[in-house]
Amino acid sequence: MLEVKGLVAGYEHRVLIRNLFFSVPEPALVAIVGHNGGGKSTFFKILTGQLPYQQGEVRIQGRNLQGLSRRSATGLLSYLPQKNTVSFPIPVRDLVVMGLLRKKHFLENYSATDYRQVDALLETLEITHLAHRDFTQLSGGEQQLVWLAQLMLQDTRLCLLDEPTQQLDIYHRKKVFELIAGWVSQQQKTVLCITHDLQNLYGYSGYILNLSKPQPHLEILSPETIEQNIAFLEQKPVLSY
Ligand SMILES: Nc1ncnc2c1ncn2[C@@H]1O[C@H](COP(=O)(O)OP(=O)(O)OP(=O)(O)O)[C@@H](O)[C@H]1O
Repeated sequence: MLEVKGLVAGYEHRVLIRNLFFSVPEPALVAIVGHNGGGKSTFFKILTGQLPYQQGEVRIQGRNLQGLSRRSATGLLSYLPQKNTVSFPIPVRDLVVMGLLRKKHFLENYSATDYRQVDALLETLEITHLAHRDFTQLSGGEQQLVWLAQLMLQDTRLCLLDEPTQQLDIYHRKKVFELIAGWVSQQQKTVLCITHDLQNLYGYSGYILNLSKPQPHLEILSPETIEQNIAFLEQKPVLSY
């Protein structure tokens, strides 16, 4: 469902992604790892149509990304960026329900059924107590859980998460990885998750894609591949200037 063939991409004269080839079987969890500045978020910018690529081909559910407008790409995947801000006060429930926006007609209001879905997700994420709080006054970790609820509501087959646990405490990191693994095994989602939390990957099925390796490819998640990638990432990065 996600196929990347010979992808070359970067900024101006700096190539960050060199000749990337992989194909993700569906459903799957793919942990995307690598050193800071290695091009992980850049890869997501390509998948979301925010950044053009120089060479290669990317296909999502058989559709070539190059020919898709950003708008039509929106229904194919959901995306949780590393930083996401809201500049106006809004109750958590009203922010989460916006995950249904693309399924709504112009000016169509959200229904009681929509809000029931929101409440169920808040419960899954154990943040029911935040439902009526102003989102802008929440802590960074609380905000991150709210964005995850909104993303789940979008209900797309492919989900891109850019460091979804970066501001979470140890309990919630574990919880979010369990939840993501559940989306894959129970809801047949394919989740690409950028993370530096390799320790949290033990026990899950899926793949690791290490964009800092000279020839990144999908490695099957296992205690051995996790350890090998941790050892790799403990080494000083080779900068590609
Ligand atoms: N718009 C831009 N123009 C030029 N260079 C950029 C731009 N955006 C990002 N970069 C550079 O591209 C490199 C890769 O950035 P990217 O955000 O993809 O890294 P990352 O692997 O996600 O890192 P981290 O783990 O720190 O989040 C960085 O060196 C960054 O400074």
